[in-house]
Amino acid sequence: EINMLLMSHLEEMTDWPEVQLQLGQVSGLALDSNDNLVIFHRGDHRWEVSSFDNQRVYQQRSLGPIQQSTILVVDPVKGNVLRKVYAGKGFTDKNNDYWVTDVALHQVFKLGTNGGNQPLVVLGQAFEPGSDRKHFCQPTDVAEDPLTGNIYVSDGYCNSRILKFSPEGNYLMHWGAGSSDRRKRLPFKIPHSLTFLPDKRELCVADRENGRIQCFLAESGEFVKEIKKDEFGGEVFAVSYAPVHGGLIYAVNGESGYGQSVPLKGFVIDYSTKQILDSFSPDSQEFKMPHDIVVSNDGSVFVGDVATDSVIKFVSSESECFLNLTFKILRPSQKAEHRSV
Ligand SMILES: O=C(N[C@@H](O)C(=O)O)c1ccccc1
Repeated sequence: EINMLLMSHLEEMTDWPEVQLQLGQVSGLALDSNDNLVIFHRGDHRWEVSSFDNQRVYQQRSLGPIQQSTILVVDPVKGNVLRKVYAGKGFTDKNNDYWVTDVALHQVFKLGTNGGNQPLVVLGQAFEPGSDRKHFCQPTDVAEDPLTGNIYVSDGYCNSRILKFSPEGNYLMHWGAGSSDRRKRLPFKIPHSLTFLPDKRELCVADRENGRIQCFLAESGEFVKEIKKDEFGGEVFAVSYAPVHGGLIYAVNGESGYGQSVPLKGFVIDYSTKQILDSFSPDSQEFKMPHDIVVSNDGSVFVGDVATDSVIKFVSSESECFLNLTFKILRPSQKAEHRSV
């Protein structure tokens, strides 16, 4: 019996982008409804240890808002800039509005693409960290349920919870720290990245400092499963989902505060079996702090690295075949009945 695990392998597309992108710290990636790549970066602002005081209050207000356009819409094939918009890590919803997080403001915005400087929805209070229903503490990501339009916020670098809001931004519920339901008071340590699984009606979270991915029912916040691998080395920075082949989870790991314990890589994981099907890293440079990952409909994978101010594209090489041969070795006793003596 031969189980052949035919797996292609992701390789860096070294000549992408064809034109150098002017990027600051790349904090987030998304794909819009035309499968264009959306890059969220910080322009000339850099998040360093001195950017916040011990109460997580932003210390660089004197710098003012980022003046560069912080949202670039980029052609995924060549990498040329199609449009410039502006703000943190986030994603685009089906109408190509942009939901973004801003760690300095402790806020989450829905920005319309159809111009207008006023956000369509604002969550959180400007420059005020907090942990009630109206405050975040350095929110890290947002995700949308495409069916209901409900919004999920991972909160945050200095909170440990996931909040759920209506499309208009009304608080619905939250789980993790401070949840009213003891069973949902899960100990996240920097819920850092979200991805919605539309075919499974689940939300998966990169629980960064716990080095694990946890998935929950979108409706109730009920825990479904955890994916934790030695290969992650204790840190998972970002997670993304592709509803193909029964569901594939893409993730990038990261360095712990104590240095690098394992190689920094991207991973392709079978959602159902939790098996790592492929792992990948760039050839032309090292990952330093891979911070977000997205998968386009054609299977191309983009990783944004916040420490090298870069976005790296990976495409599937010709199918390498990882033969996973399992020959059944029948022991002599099992052959006895056939052996002619
Ligand atoms: O993790 C950090 N940052 C990244 O996630 C990011 O830049 O989004 C960070 C933490 C403490 C101080 C400075 C940076």
